[in-house]
Amino acid sequence: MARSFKIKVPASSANIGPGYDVLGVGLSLFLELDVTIDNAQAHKTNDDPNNCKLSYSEDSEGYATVPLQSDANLITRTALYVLRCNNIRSFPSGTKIHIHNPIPLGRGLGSSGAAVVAGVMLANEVGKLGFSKQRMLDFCLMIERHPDNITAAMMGGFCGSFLRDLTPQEVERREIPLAEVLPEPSGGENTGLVPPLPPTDIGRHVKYNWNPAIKCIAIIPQFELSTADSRGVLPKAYTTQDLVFNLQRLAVLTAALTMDPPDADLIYPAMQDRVHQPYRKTLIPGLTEILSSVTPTTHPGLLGICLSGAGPTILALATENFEDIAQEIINRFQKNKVECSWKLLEPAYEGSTVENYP
Ligand SMILES: Nc1ncnc2c1ncn2[C@@H]1O[C@H](COP(=O)(O)OP(=O)(O)O)[C@@H](O)[C@H]1O
Ligand SMILES: N[C@@H](CCOP(=O)(O)O)C(=O)O
Repeated sequence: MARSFKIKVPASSANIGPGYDVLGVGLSLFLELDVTIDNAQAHKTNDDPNNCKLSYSEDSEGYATVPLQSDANLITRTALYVLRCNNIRSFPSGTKIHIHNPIPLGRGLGSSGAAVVAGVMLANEVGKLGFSKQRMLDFCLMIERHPDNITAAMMGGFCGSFLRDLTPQEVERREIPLAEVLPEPSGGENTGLVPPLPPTDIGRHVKYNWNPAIKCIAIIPQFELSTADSRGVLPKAYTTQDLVFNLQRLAVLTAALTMDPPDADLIYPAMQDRVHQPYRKTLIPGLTEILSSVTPTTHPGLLGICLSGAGPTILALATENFEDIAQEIINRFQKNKVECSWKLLEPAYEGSTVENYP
């Protein structure tokens, strides 16, 4: 019998100022997978080595560039990794997946985190694996090895997360190179080996409250910055002064974003950062000046501003005056010859979901 279901995974903004690799908020912009499994249609999926026919809607981000072969596409490659860890070599025959992706790629809005979460959820459904979200996080964290986007995308809302200390044996299982976790695209060497199951509870998290009056303005430059490149410019060590600067703000910010009414005099300084933004300015034209171009005094309604994830998107938190705030930042980017679009978003409280169709 044929089966159809939809997987929805939110975009996310990670770091939120001082919370590098710790904080993340799921955002109301959803990667959607419409999945059908129909054995009677198996002949239509035969040209893929893993029984899976992939397509993207024409208005999807990355429509022209994302690979459609199941062992090359990040979503299905992730799903194949999870299936193979569980002794299932490929998708059920007759699997078709139609994807709608409004999350811009390589902009700091968690497109890869959403793709990885979607892939793990896809495997959980097609392989009937019955994993909890907490266990699915372990598989996600074998691929995207910082927990902030993944946790917000999977669990939803405003999350704080950390990676627990692993035993030496667990470290061995977790630190295997990515190339050995994700299956090689065909043409590459496919060893047929079963990858090791990830250690359990790698990632731990809490969900904070969020004052619903606080909206998220994303100002999105029209150039891509890969997260890997943006992590590459960060130093290996920090001064105590800079670490304490961030820790103090992190502790205050998580509570400040729950207060009603929100206090811009508290949130704005609590969103300052000395761990990642000062180094990433080399990759984002005008970043330092752009981040200081709007303040609660120049733009009432603004609460705080920071780089979203690894950038180049800017996240501004505000209760009103959204268009003016966005326009000011767009103008500043334009002076640096960077065009932008912007979106008004809010937290996606629910996180990723699966909806079965009758
Ligand atoms: N929906 C998707 N389908 C396929 N691949 C995706 C999708 N979303 C993201 N990716 C992959 O992830 C890459 C972007 O990841 P990354 O550099 O971490 O940026 P981001 O900040 O958007 O997560 C894309 O270039 C693409 O290879
Ligand atoms: N903490 C990470 C977050 C990366 O987020 P993305 O949305 O850019 O993938 C980092 O800052 O590197």
